[in-house]
Amino acid sequence: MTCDAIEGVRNQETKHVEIEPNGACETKMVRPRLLVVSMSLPVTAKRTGEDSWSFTMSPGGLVSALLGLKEFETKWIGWPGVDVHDAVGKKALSSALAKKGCIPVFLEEVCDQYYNGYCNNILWPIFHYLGTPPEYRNDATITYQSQYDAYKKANRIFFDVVKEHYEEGDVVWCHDYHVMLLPQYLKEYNSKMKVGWFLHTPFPSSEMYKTLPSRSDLLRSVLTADLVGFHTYDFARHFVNACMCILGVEATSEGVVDQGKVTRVAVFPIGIEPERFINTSKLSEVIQYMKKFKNDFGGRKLILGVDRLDMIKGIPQKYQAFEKFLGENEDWRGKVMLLQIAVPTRNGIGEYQKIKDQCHGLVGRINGRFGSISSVPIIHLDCSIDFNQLCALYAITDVLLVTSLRDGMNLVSSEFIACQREEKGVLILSEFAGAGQSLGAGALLVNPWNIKEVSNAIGEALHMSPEEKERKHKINFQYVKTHSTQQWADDFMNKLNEIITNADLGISKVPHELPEHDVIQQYMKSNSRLVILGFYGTLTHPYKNQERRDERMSLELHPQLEGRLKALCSDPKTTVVVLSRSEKSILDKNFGEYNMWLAAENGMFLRHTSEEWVKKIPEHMNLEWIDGVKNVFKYFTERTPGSYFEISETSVVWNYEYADVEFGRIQARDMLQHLWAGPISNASVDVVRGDRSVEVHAVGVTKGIAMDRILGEIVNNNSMTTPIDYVLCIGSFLVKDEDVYTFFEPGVTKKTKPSPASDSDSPKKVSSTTVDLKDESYFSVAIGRTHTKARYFLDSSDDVVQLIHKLCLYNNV
Ligand SMILES: O=P(O)(O)OC[C@H]1O[C@H](O[C@H]2O[C@H](CO)[C@@H](O)[C@H](O)[C@H]2O)[C@H](O)[C@@H](O)[C@@H]1O
Ligand SMILES: O=c1ccn([C@@H]2O[C@H](COP(=O)(O)OP(=O)(O)O)[C@@H](O)[C@H]2O)c(=O)[nH]1
Repeated sequence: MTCDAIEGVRNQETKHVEIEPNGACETKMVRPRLLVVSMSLPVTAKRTGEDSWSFTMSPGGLVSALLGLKEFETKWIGWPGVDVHDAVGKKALSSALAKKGCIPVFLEEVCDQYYNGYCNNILWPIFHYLGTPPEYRNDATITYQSQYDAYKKANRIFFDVVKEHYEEGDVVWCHDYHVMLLPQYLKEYNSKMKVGWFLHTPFPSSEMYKTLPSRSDLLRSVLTADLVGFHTYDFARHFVNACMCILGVEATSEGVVDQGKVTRVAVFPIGIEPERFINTSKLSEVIQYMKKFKNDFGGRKLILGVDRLDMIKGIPQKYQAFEKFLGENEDWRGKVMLLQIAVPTRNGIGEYQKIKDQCHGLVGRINGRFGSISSVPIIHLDCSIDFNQLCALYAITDVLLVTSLRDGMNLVSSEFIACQREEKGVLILSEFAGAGQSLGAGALLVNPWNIKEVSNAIGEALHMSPEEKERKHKINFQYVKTHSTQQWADDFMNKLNEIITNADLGISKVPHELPEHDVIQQYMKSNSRLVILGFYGTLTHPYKNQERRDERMSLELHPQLEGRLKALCSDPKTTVVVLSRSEKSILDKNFGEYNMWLAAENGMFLRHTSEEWVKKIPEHMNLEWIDGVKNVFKYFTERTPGSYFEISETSVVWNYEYADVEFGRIQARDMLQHLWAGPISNASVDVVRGDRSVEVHAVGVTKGIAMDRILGEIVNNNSMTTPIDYVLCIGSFLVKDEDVYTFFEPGVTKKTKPSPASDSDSPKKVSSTTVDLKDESYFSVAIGRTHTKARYFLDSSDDVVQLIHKLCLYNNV
């Protein structure tokens, strides 16, 4: 959750003073207007005349959840549940909806192919691990393509409506798998729009997701949003993993980095509006219902199920478990009943008809088997039910049975908990519902596929002592009360605002094109300069991707570098360090002849070229995992033509830039699974998935962390006699190494620690030489990326070599 963000963003609310009619001043907090975009509006429209409409509440958790957004000025954009073809009808519907804060999206002829087709027959089953339905296997290309075209068209229609109603400063919050292309359309139209995307369903493991033909387009679009949210960490992890495997982007602790652009990915478990349920269950009408239902049920214990009649809800599994329970517990027959509210949904899809028939068949069988003239064990209702009746049912329920095979969250569980009164019921909850992570502690968690386990859980719930029920209820009630829909929306919006504010602040500071004139001027003025250079992409041949040949060209030094770099290194006032993740022998081979410092393996080994290598590995570092990782890398290298791996004392890097990159990505994904399952499962390592590489290294091996040790060694070595008053740090570094750019910020005096004797064999002179760096003499430069912590950027190693040349030229070296 993102509670830490809340305070910061509350401060961003604008103060707005209003004069009341009586002259009193009131200060109000004005929040950005919120445009909620979802497939369905909270109400479904029904035409009652040429220009008149009536409305009923749309079913499903998304609607229930978003109705709880009270503290935002919200406009809701979505489909009204009907097709309207005439102008009179559209106008009348639009104005009736406007009074409810809703804006209709008319999907017309694309609706069926879009909603029943691509959304609910392709994305929905894939996202819920059901796979593509069989009918696509016969004429897959035609059906799939036309439905995807409809999806694109529908997303365009949503975009047009948002565009029409968007006002500067609005936040556009896109909901669910129906509008995955919308973030991209919005950002292409206006890159400053604040766009969030939240998925209410599970995001499947990349193994399942990758079966989707349009997998890359959808991911790329979602990544254009400023913030991407999920109900659980599992879903977020699967999403990040899919982005890494399919798009080859880099993952960080905050989200996904694509070409330097960071998309934040975070977890926001949705809640309900607890007060609505608590208060409703106290209403006299509801209490009347409770009495009536209890009477109707004739003193039998009540097991309740409330689900849309959807394959993912596991209703047949629920029936089978109940059948087993009755079969094995004769004494409970006639004393317990299962009431299933099976809310109709997506009737236009064949699979939904089938599940209905299947349920009816099972109910018939079980009722035939265990029913009597006076009662049947299962009441199955194909309808939705009135809210007050629903709350009454929740309140008198002994066991709520949730057997979802997969479920984004499952709000029914929370609603049940909120409605409990004196005698507490028991929640049996599928471990495959997102709610399992939040309410598991106060529930009996089950695997719905294990009929025996569910049947046993029913028995356990029915026999549970009042004290245990009370204890479990208390845990969950506390959670439900404090994790409301409003809280959920606040968290999401606050995080989104925080991201945008930080990005706005960032834009003014980073990165500018390198001011060459200043770099040279300050260089000439200074007396003790430190020049830190990366290797790959900084000093190597600037081949473009498409020019890559079958050999390791990027390992070649830039053709014009040699003389220029030698000149720079020969300047007595300049200390040059090449800081690379490469191992010692590669740096030796390329830079052994220069008068400079070499920091291999991200600073784990250091030497001045006139001296021997010094080991800078912290003593406690555990490196036992290396052999296991090496074996896995070897296996994949043999099976991925063109790939290679480099092994050093603290890291192993597998690189597939010269392999078929698509294949390389697939292999990288499998490789990571092998690694996590085996050699690194218990090791203290960082795994970095680069654009075309996988690197495993000991924790804490970043260039920024190494800088401290490097500086200490250089200073102790006495090669610098005066404080460093100029730093130029240029590299094409991974995101995790960008800490090196901030090492010398904000340009104040740094005192270096003498290196501990255990770090090296060479004797140490304890020196306290300092860095005395003015802000204008510090230049951190990223190559080829504009989203960076560096102050400046350069395009390629050509620019680096040119710059080195000019530094020497103007300085007469
Ligand atoms: O509008 P429908 O196509 O009939 O479907 C109803 C909704 O079903 C899905 O709900 C999900 O959202 C809930 C709240 O986050 C969550 O608890 C549940 O697990 C999900 O299944 C769907 O994601 C919505 O878009 C639909 O409106
Ligand atoms: O007749 C009914 C019974 C229930 N619900 C509501 O439908 C939602 C179901 O949400 P959940 O997250 O459990 O699953 P979803 O249907 O969204 O997959 C809950 O808020 C229920 O109160 C409904 O709209 N009509």
